[in-house]
Amino acid sequence: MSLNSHSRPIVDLIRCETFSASHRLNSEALNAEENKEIFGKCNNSNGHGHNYRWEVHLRGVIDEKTGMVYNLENLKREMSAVLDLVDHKNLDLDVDYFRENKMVSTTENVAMFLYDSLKERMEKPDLLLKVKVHETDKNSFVYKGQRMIPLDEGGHEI
Ligand SMILES: Nc1nc2c(c(=O)[nH]1)N=C([C@H](O)[C@H](O)COP(=O)(O)OP(=O)(O)OP(=O)(O)O)CN2
Ligand SMILES: [Zn+2]
Repeated sequence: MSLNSHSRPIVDLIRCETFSASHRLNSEALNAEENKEIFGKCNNSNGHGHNYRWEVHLRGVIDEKTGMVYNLENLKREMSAVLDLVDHKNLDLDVDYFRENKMVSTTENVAMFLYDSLKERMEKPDLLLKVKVHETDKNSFVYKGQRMIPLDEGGHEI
């Protein structure tokens, strides 16, 4: 194996936390019938809850002095500040982002919210690679901060 003496090892750091939250899948862009048809039991007016599992993946070079990609004490504190926003909350009513923007509390949107909320609190935000949110044992969602600009049929930005 040939190693450039200036090359630095790149390592992924992954931390997991859990939180409990309730929600109801309902879109203001759909009528009651459409909501029922699309979201089924998840549209029931009494709502339901999940024990979400949240994975945070960082990627970076090992710091020569500390031997760390990122100080876990910092990551714990930053993730904890985000968890305070969602743990034991009703996502639709208690979380400003979902309530004010009328966002449907799908786990796709939860993953995006957790990613953005963590990134803006991180000491080195460029190291955030992706978040993964497990809604149930069967369903999980990954967000890497990627976005697509929607185009009309002529290829122009909408
Ligand atoms: N694309 C998405 N679809 C659905 C989401 C979502 O976030 N994104 N969420 C839900 C519900 O919130 C729901 O709670 C999922 O529950 P359920 O269907 O019971 O979960 P499982 O798939 O794990 O269980 P099954 O017993 O296999 O149905 C729905 N859709
Ligand atoms: Zn649900």
